[in-house]
Amino acid sequence: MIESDKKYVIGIDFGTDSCRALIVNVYNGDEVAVGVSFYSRWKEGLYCDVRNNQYRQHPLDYIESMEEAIHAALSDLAGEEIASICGLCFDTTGSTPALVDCDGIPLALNPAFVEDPDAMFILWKDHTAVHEAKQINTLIKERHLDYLIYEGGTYSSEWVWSKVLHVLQTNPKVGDAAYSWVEHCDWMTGLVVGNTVPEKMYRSRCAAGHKAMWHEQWSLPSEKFLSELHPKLGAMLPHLYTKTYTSDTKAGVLTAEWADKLGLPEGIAVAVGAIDAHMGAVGASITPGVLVRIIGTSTCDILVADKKEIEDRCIEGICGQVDGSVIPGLVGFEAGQSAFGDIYAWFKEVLAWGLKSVPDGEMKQKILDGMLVELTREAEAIEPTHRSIVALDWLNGRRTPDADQNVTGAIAGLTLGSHAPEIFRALVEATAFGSRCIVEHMKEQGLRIDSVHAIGGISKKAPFVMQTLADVLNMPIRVVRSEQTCALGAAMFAAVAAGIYPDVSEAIQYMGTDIESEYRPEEKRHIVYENLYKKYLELAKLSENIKSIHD
Ligand SMILES: Nc1ncnc2c1ncn2[C@@H]1O[C@H](COP(=O)(O)OP(=O)(O)O)[C@@H](O)[C@H]1O
Ligand SMILES: O=C(CO)[C@H](O)[C@H](O)COP(=O)(O)O
Repeated sequence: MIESDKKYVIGIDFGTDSCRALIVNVYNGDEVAVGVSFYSRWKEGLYCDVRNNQYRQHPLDYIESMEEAIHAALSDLAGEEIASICGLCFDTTGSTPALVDCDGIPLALNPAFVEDPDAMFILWKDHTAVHEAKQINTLIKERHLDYLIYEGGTYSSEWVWSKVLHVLQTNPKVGDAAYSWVEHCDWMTGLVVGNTVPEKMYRSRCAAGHKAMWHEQWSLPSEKFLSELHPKLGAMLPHLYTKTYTSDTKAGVLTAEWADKLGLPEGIAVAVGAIDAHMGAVGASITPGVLVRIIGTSTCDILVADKKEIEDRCIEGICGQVDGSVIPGLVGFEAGQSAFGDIYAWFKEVLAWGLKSVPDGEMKQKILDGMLVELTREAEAIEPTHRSIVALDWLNGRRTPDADQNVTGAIAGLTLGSHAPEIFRALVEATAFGSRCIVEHMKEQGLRIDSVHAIGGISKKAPFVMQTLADVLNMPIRVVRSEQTCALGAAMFAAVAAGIYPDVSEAIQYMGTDIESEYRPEEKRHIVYENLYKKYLELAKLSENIKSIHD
């Protein structure tokens, strides 16, 4: 393609903590501007209850951060450059659903529910619906239904039906007011194209297939099944959807109202949204055989494969296989760890407890800010041996293999001589062992993994973690250059929706980023890790047994 004129698209990535808006040149993938905005209510810890695994986000946080991030990005562009923006696409975390009224408005935007966490978006990592996930799994098993064959065999408390059922069962006031539900990625798209009516809005194939048990053979689960779980759940079905859309579809155009609020040109194409990790994989130029790992607070592991290669196989123990969830025309697979960087953040919090009575000030902040860096510096100097401390990374449950949010983490091999950097090193190794479990599980299930690409915050800011991962996996890990790979993937889909490219594979060809660095495994360490990995698996077994004692 010859650059005849400047043309830009905008990818908007809603992560766990912040919204990022990335403006990209459609002809060469140059990332010309970026804006970031942290969710203000979330930052203050509002509507969350960490001890009970409750994580909620207010829709106003999303709207305000979107406006701020886009305006920040646009402030680096000249007027004629802004006028050359021709497409937009969202990616968000998922499953992050909210209950809505008949106009598709999240109930928390209704003055009656403005402070009710159950009326807000229920963040992917909220595990308040563990009981409801169990109910769903039990009913599917009892009725011998097929709903989970493309979902890895287990329905998770991180997914939409568990979360909606939980609110219906525990908060009748919100439940009675609910007409339907939306995923975050679909609501953002519907909002800016002026189509949030639950029955009419465009629903993402990616979110529906991986999180809502949607499959083209049966659409969503039946009204009979849903009603058995809760009458209101069945009553919602007619207000949901039967059709889903891949992100190369144009969901509509930017309305005058939102063009004005966001400072973007009216009428530009808006693509159907998707889950962040899946768009990140596209931004990392995923092809069959390349495992893209999005490594941040948690991990998502994404693969794609040709339909002919998969045929009618159902892969067990992962977070689903969905036709077109990543690249239209290919089958997308998702797996992951429910906590990764969050485990390091937890350890930092544990150590910082001793500072709680110290008044806030420059010195205290310096210690807190430097904690992970200092732990890393000392941990890096420790050589692992077969007698090292071994930890288990299930501090936020287990996503893959075989989702189970009731399992817990563990640390074994502590002595009076164990010090903080040694424990930190064991936690880093535990996250790497958890990753190895996933890679081995995917391979055992017949999925091809020829190489590993890494994106996400940790791949950039934690070389020690990345080296440990390469040593444990005994595979090179290539770090993708873009700082905003999820937003870049969304921008690629925006370019397709705007008609610049016929499909996303061609968009990847012109807009793709390259590899900035590679971590190669060290043979000597890998041998030690082989031994420690076996201990990790033993610890995992023990933890499963302890869980069954508690159950
Ligand atoms: N120096 C560090 N070493 C290891 N982990 C780090 C370091 N700095 C931050 N982290 C971890 O990175 C995670 C944030 O990752 P990031 O990709 O930026 O966020 P998100 O997953 O929300 O997109 C946090 O969980 C934090 O504990
Ligand atoms: O579960 C997910 C996808 O299925 C989440 O979207 C994802 O793990 C969010 O992670 P991050 O905080 O790194 O954006």
